[in-house]
Amino acid sequence: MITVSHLTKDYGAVRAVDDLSFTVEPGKVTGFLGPNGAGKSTTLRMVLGLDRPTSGEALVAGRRCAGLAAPLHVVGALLDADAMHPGRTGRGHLRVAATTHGLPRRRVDEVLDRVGLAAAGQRRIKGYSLGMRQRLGIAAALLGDPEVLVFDEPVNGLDVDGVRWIRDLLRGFADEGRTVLVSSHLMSEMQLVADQVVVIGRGRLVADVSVAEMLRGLGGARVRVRTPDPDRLSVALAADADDVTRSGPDELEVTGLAAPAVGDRAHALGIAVHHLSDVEQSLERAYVQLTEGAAEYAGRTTTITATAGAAS
Ligand SMILES: Nc1ncnc2c1ncn2[C@@H]1O[C@H](COP(=O)(O)OP(=O)(O)OP(=O)(O)O)[C@@H](O)[C@H]1O
Repeated sequence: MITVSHLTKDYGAVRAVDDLSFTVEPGKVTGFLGPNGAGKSTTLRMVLGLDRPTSGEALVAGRRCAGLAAPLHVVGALLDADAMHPGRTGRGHLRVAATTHGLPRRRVDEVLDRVGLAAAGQRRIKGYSLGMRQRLGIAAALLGDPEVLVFDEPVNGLDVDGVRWIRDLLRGFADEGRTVLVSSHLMSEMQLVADQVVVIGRGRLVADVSVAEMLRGLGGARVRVRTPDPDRLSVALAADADDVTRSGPDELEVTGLAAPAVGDRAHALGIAVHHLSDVEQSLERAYVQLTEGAAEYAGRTTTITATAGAAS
């Protein structure tokens, strides 16, 4: 469990994190989302005890990480896969951390094996691909077998196989009952892997909701329809739909009416339909809606968190 309470960080006149409170539960993958500069990395650094809060606190498994003698037993983190000594071998890199934590050498081999680097452990890190460095970073996070894992943008720059591997790994950690917090810009990826999302904007909490709840917040069914007579169809649908918008010269997007209802309505009026499909509800769209709201309600974030089902 991670508990963030009224966490605030000022860099001079810049408030990077502003009275932020949320908890991250075990047994789930929690996505940590926010636009560039929202304060994600600063928050993660404070959670890990690498940066000191101006006020408030962050606890991992009930403890502050700063000053822990053997932090790898409490929390494992992947922050920057490039912050490794390129001249060392993968195994050598892990041995340094294992030694300072009093861990046996066999633990190094266990984690190398878990991340699929057993065969590459003797090679120097400068010869590793980005994907291999990410794997090594994750192996380092796992060394102390911690209950809590924190990953900052773990799929950045990875190919399709690497992304899928990370996804399965994160799910596996959550299924083992660990607490998994993972920051990402990739909404589509978060939709596939996260159970819960914590969204921040300008250092403040925007939402703390389950992915399912966030998608439900988008409202009812959404349908795309193409017709040579969008004006007439738009008028015909407007009475019953929640929203009808023009998404192209001959295209409408309709919210709140299912595809059969849209098709039937067009048929009844003799309006030709050239295409009719469901629009998949995406976390990305829910996120845009939510963060647009955050800008609109800047300074009133408690209103948004309350409607999103979270207390701030
Ligand atoms: N060491 C620092 N000194 C001064 N300002 C900083 C420092 N670190 C972060 N900031 C500022 O704090 C704010 C939050 O930055 P942070 O890196 O935490 O955001 P982020 O959400 O992780 O962004 P990104 O997705 O771009 O990594 C930004 O305005 C940034 O410029």
